[in-house]
Amino acid sequence: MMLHAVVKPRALPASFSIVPSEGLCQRSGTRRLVVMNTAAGAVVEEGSRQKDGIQRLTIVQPDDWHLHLRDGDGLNAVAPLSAGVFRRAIIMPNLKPPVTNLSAALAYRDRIMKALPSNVEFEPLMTLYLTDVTTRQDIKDASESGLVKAVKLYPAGATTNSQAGVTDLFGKCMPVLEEMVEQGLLLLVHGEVADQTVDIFDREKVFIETVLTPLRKKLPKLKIVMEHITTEDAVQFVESNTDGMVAATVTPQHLLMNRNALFQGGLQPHNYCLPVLKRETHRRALVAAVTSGSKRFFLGTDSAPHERSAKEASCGCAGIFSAPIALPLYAEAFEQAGALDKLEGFASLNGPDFYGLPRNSNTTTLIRKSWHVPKEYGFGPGAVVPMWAGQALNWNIE
Ligand SMILES: NC(=O)N[C@@H](CC(=O)O)C(=O)O
Ligand SMILES: [Zn+2]
Ligand SMILES: [Zn+2]
Repeated sequence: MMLHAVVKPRALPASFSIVPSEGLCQRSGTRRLVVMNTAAGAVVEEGSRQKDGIQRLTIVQPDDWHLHLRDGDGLNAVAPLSAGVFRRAIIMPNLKPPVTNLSAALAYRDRIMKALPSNVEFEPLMTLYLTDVTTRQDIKDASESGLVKAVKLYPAGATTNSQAGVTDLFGKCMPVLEEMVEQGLLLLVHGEVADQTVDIFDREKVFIETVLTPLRKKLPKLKIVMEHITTEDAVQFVESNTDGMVAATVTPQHLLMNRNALFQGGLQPHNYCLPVLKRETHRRALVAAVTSGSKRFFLGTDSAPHERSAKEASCGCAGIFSAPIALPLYAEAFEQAGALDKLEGFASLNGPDFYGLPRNSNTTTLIRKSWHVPKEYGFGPGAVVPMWAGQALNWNIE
C-alpha cells in the first residue's frame, strides 16, 4: 500500500555529477554518482570505488531538534532508538505533569541518561514548558544550568499534553519572554492557534498572523523556532524573516505525505499528528524549502510515540513515531527531490548553527539498499506503530 504521494525525481542539481565509471563497473555498464560539497566530504558513489556496488552517503552525524521521549517504560524503549542515530536532541517537555522548571528538567534528564546503553554518546538538550505562571527566575535558573537550551510554547489545548500551556501569550508571558532574550534561550513554538472555531487546516496560518508576526515586532531579539511547519505560509514566514532570528523544523511525515494519507483506503490513525497533514501544494513547498539550501530549515522529527491502543481508538491521539527510521525517511524525501546533496545541511549543520552550538565531529553513513520498516516497535509492555510501517525504504543507516 503506497500512502505517500508519488513524486517523480527532478533533474539532478548542478552539484551532482554523473561520470562514467571505470573498472568493474565499466564492464557492467553502471555509472557512478558522486555527491560533492558536503562538510563530511560526503559521497554517494556507485561503481568502481565501492567494490560492492552500493551507493553510500556519508554526512556529519545528525541531531534531532524536536523529539518526544516520554517517560517511564516508554522512555526506556525509545530513548536508545534515538540515541542510536542522533548525537543530540531537543527534548520536548510535554510530559504529565509537564517539565516547567529546572529541577524537573534535570530530573528528566537523569531519567533519559539512565535509559541509554552505556556505550552510546547522546546529549539530551532540555527545554522548559512555558505556562501562564512561568517566572523570570525560572528562566534565569534554567539558562544558568547550561543544560536547558529553549522554552516551548504550547498554546493551551492545541496538541497532545498542552492543557497546561499558555492561554494568553501577550497578556501573561511578556516579562518571561524578555528574560529569555536576556538569557539567550530560544522560544520553540507549536505554531497553531487553539481556537476550535478556526478550521483545523488554517490554524498554522492564523497563528502566524495573530501571534508570530506581532511577537516579532514586540521582541525582535527573541530567537524563534517554528516547530514542525506544515504550510507554504510558514515557509514564507520563515523566509521573509531574514534577520537570522527565525528558523523552522520539518518532520519526515510532512515531507513525504499529504492529507490524503489520513484517509487512504480508510481512516489511518498512525498518520495522524498535529499540525495535521496538509494538501499537496503545502507538502511541495516544504520539500522546496528544505532542499533549497536555506540555513533556516532543519531536522526535527517530532517523533511522538503513542501506545498502539491509544492511536487505534474511537478517539485516537495525535503523534507519529519515527525516531529509528527518520533519517532514511528524510533521505527518501531528499532523493525524490533530486537533492541528496542538501540532506547534510538540513540534518546536521543548520540546527547547531542556529542554536549556536558546535557541529558534530563524527559521521554517519547511509546506504542505498531497499528494506522494510518494522510493523511495530516495543513500547513498555505494549507496542508503537512507526510511520511507514511495513513499507519499503530505499535508504538505511549502515
Ligand atoms: N505532534 C503531535 O501530534 N503530537 C505531539 C505533540 C506535538 O508535537 O504537538 C505529542 O506529544 O504526541
Ligand atoms: Zn507540536
Ligand atoms: Zn512535537
